[in-house]
Amino acid sequence: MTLGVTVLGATGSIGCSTLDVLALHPERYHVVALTGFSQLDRLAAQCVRFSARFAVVPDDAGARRLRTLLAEADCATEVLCGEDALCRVAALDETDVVMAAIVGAAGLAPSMAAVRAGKRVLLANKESLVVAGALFMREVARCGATLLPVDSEHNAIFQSLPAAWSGDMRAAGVEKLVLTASGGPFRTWGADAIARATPEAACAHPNWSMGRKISVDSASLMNKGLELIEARWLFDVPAADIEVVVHPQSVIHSMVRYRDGSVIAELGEPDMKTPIACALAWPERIRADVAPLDFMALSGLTFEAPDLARFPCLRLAYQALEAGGDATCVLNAANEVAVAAFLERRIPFSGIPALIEDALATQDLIASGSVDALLARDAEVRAWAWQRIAAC
Ligand SMILES: NC(=O)C1=CN([C@@H]2O[C@H](COP(=O)(O)OP(=O)(O)OC[C@H]3O[C@@H](n4cnc5c(N)ncnc54)[C@H](OP(=O)(O)O)[C@@H]3O)[C@@H](O)[C@H]2O)C=CC1
Ligand SMILES: CC(=O)[C@@H](O)[C@H](O)COP(=O)(O)O
Ligand SMILES: [Mn+2]
Repeated sequence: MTLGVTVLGATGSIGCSTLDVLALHPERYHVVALTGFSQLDRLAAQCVRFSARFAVVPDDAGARRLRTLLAEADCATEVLCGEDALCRVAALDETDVVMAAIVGAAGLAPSMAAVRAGKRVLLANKESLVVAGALFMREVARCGATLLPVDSEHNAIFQSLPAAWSGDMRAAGVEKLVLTASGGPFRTWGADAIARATPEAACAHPNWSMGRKISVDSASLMNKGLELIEARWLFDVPAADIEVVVHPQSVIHSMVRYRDGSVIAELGEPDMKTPIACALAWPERIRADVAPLDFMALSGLTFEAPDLARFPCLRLAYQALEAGGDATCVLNAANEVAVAAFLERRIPFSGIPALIEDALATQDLIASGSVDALLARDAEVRAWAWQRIAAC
């Protein structure tokens, strides 16, 4: 019997890597559903290759186009559309495992649907926890879902913590979680050059090949800010007990400091197929077709403190986590709009932290009590942010 897998965001960087890993293990997994947004040719090819039972696209026009492509390939995949369909394929009876790899807050509702259906959820979509961390983790516990971190740092910490981690640092002898950051493509740049950086430069990550939004987040260090918030909720550890260390080689993917002075880390090549395979099969270990780490080829492992003056986004993430309420939802919405506007060349790179700082200073941070209320908050902040950009 093979396990049924739904891949949310199949056409993206994580989605494609997930399918590469699944293809190595046909005796363990079969694809139930694949979802895409704009890359419909790629989605059609994936449906054919993996004989997907369902495919989901955003709207009717996309569904018509995908059906035509599938008919040409004589492929029987059933095409659905809209957000309800994303939630439906995340919760299907025949789906055992859900890879949550949609980018941004758009991933929250389908990730939550998978959690509420008690699935094994492989979480790449860090924004789910940034927008709705407390509610999300409460639902994981209430619905008996199994949540496995895919984000490389959190997967490394997951592997470095005791197996029966409950969030009780004292009982486990854990002193600190240590998130490593590459520092991004602007690590050595001066503030003026960073302020004028182009989208091409921001998307040229030194170590990882990723989607454009997360690449810009890495360049601004907002990715580390989002990961700080993600770690706070995933591992139930206060922000004060989470350190960020810049490690430009991205060989150590993150670490845990223990009371007795031990530091346990996970190391490897910077290839997301490793954490994806780890989360898919845990506690078993399966092949990921990742090159073995060649210690002799490493020039060295170096470490620096993050520079919060040149990279204010990380400071803003600490500030939002400290503020509580809806502050991290506001931070995320403002960041998503700012990154999109930067990629469209409507604002400079320095406009990203400026917009987020403005959002945190002016928007309502009172806590919303439900996912729907948080998504309404998210929509309000986005509307405000686009108006703010248009007015400049
Ligand atoms: N890439 C990486 O190495 C890592 C990524 N992550 C996280 O994983 C998530 C995915 O990242 P990544 O794969 O790089 O991103 P990509 O941009 O490469 O892929 C995003 C996926 O989401 C789909 N999508 C985009 N917008 C929507 C929407 N509004 N509704 C539904 N689907 C949508 C895209 O469809 P289409 O392409 O068809 O338009 C695509 O399938 C992010 O949350 C990121 O932070 C975490 C760690 C590492
Ligand atoms: C691969 C992964 O998990 C990314 O989040 C990556 O870590 C980005 O690197 P930095 O944000 O450290 O530059
Ligand atoms: Mn990461």
